[in-house]
Amino acid sequence: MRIHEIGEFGLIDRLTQRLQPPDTSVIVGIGDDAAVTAYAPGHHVVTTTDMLVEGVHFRTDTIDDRSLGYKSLAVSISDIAAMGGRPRHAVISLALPVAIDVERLEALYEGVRDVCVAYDTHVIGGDVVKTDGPFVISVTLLGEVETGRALLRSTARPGDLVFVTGTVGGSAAGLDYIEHGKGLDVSPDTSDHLLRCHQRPEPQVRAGRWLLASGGCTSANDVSDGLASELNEIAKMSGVRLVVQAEQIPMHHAAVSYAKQRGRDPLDWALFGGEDYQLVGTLDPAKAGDVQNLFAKEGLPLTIIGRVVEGRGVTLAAPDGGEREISPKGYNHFAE
Ligand SMILES: Nc1ncnc2c1ncn2[C@@H]1O[C@H](COP(=O)(O)OP(=O)(O)OP(=O)(O)O)[C@@H](O)[C@H]1O
Ligand SMILES: Cc1ncc(C[n+]2csc(CCOP(=O)(O)O)c2C)c(N)n1
Ligand SMILES: [Mg+2]
Ligand SMILES: [Mg+2]
Ligand SMILES: [Mg+2]
Repeated sequence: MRIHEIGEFGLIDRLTQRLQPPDTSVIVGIGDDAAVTAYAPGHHVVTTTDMLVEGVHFRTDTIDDRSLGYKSLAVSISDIAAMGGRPRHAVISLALPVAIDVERLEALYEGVRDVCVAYDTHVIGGDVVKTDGPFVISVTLLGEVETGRALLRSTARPGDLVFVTGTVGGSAAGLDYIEHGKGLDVSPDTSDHLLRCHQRPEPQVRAGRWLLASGGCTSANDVSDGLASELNEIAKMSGVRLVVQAEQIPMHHAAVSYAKQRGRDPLDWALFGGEDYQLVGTLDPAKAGDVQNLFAKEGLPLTIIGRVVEGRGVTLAAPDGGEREISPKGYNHFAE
């Protein structure tokens, strides 16, 4: 069905019908000039916004519409997670080419509902406009964090240990698989994992909450542009140098085995690929053991990959003792 058959308001009705009912934090939800929301006492509001543009962040052959809906919010939930917060309310704006099928947008909103249910988040509004350009999805997400407790990029200190949650490189491996992997003999387990990493990333809200609660996390960032870029952000904003051991960087065996089939180094995907939406940051060395025990007890993977020293920049250390500078190369929208 074409959008002109139901009009702007018909479309909004059809899409918002797919969402979960609001909770008591939504005082005024979808339907009025603006939404009114309540946040828990003793908390600050955490706000983040990101756009996804067809041709830049996705194509119809790289992701299905329902996963795209899921991922559109997941990338913003990840930013709230990196602040140690809880996601609460989302605003979604769509710039729509007139020829786009309503059924595609309905599927997109099923994915939005899936991720909202999984992360206890409510869509409280949005906007729809037509465009002669590409399909654009813009998401603004509001969350909450205990007053004065947000995890920052700017507070790592010499002596701290560097950690990363989960595994990295899987999303870039997944995109490579979609674009180049079809003729290769890849096991279903491997392709399932790689596709999931790229199409259905799971933002690390629980990890962020435990990092905050532990009192041992001295800085955090989420991995959108690649580990190299995110580590450099922490180094720059904290005025320190991070020294990372290459062989400690956690990569899933699916990404490692697929890289071998492609004749690629999986470390390049981990460092420069991006869209992993894991958390990277630093721990107070006196509390790092407790944080590791806590994460083990909660079944949340966390790996120590390096340490913080005086200076500026990021060093990648190899097992043979060799060291090289890792520039903030990664996904950069305006790189040459
Ligand atoms: N057009 C803009 N106007 C004002 N601030 C901006 C603009 N674009 C980005 N920023 C701000 O710059 C900072 C860094 O943004 P950036 O988008 O690099 O971080 P991120 O969202 O964590 O990364 P990514 O977009 O790769 O997921 C954020 O505080 C962001 O709000
Ligand atoms: C079709 C297609 N081509 C390339 C990519 C890879 N990609 C796009 S944006 C980005 C960084 C995160 O975005 P941002 O910095 O805007 O948050 C990455 C790694 C993709 N996902 N789909
Ligand atoms: Mg951003
Ligand atoms: Mg971020
Ligand atoms: Mg980016």
